[in-house]
Amino acid sequence: ETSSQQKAWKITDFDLGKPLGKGKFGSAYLAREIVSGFICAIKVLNKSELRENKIEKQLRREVEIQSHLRHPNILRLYGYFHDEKKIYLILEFAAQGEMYKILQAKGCFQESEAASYIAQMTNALIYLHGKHVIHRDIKPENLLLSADGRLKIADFGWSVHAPTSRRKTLCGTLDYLPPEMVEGKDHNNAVDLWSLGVLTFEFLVGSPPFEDFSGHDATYRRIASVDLKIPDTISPEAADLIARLLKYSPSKRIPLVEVLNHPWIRKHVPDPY
Ligand SMILES: Nc1ncnc2c1ncn2[C@@H]1O[C@H](COP(=O)(O)OP(=O)(O)OP(=O)(O)O)[C@@H](O)[C@H]1O
Ligand SMILES: O=C(O)c1cc(-c2cccc(F)c2)nc2ccccc12
Ligand SMILES: [Mg+2]
Repeated sequence: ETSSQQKAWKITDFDLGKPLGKGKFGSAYLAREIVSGFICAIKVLNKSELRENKIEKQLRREVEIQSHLRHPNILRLYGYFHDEKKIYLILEFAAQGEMYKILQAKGCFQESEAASYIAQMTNALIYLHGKHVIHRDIKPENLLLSADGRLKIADFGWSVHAPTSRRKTLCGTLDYLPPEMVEGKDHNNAVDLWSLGVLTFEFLVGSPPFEDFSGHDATYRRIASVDLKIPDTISPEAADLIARLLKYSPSKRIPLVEVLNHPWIRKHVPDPY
């Protein structure tokens, strides 16, 4: 094939290694491309399951979006192929696995580690929003960590081109959703700013700010009323950044470039240059 055309891969081009984990619709495996020795992750999905759950369109959108993105903090999708029964996604391998498992094991992160991850997230979101892509599903479950400790945004299953309105019913936790999404209103890339605020809070506290175990309605009410209680165990700078991201009005949320300049980030994350 010419360099511009992607090679037509098949599963026998790869040696499959250990299972990396099972998701809702797919299982991921460590894999090595036999000729080059290149290490990657291969996510295997069943066409029948995709059809049953009516998510072919979402998968095609996820693949279309992720395959065109090139950023150090966004998990690469190198290519995909399918045979009669399965779809295979060739993904960058993130050796340290899921961020939420690391967070769960540690309880919460030190402020310097949390600030480093939030700066990486912010850089990835600046790149994404620059391409008019909003992720809409930022949460620790969708973040992976590479061998050298770099955060990788994965799972573009909910990403879309901005601005948009939601047609699909929400499933899973509401914890990360901004008021405009839980209220079913139109929304734009400011939804990722809200989720960045929720993520910062959860990295430092160990649980999301509007969590309410009595159920979706209680969480919904706490999000819609921005019922935010920031514990005094976290620094005033961190609290200030969280409060500037968790604003009810999307246009009042601190812009991404100002997040990078915020004292809490500047204190912990040296300028790369
Ligand atoms: N590129 C990767 N590198 C390392 N581990 C991975 C990779 N992709 C997936 N995994 C592991 O496999 C698990 C399942 O993969 P994934 O989360 O993509 O499937 P999924 O949960 O069905 O997707 P979704 O979260 O959209 O439902 C992940 O939770 C993660 O632990
Ligand atoms: O049999 C197919 O042609 C097929 C292709 C694809 C597909 C093609 C490109 C990218 C992508 F993400 C998915 N998804 C499917 C889902 C369910 C059933 C069949 C298919
Ligand atoms: Mg997953």
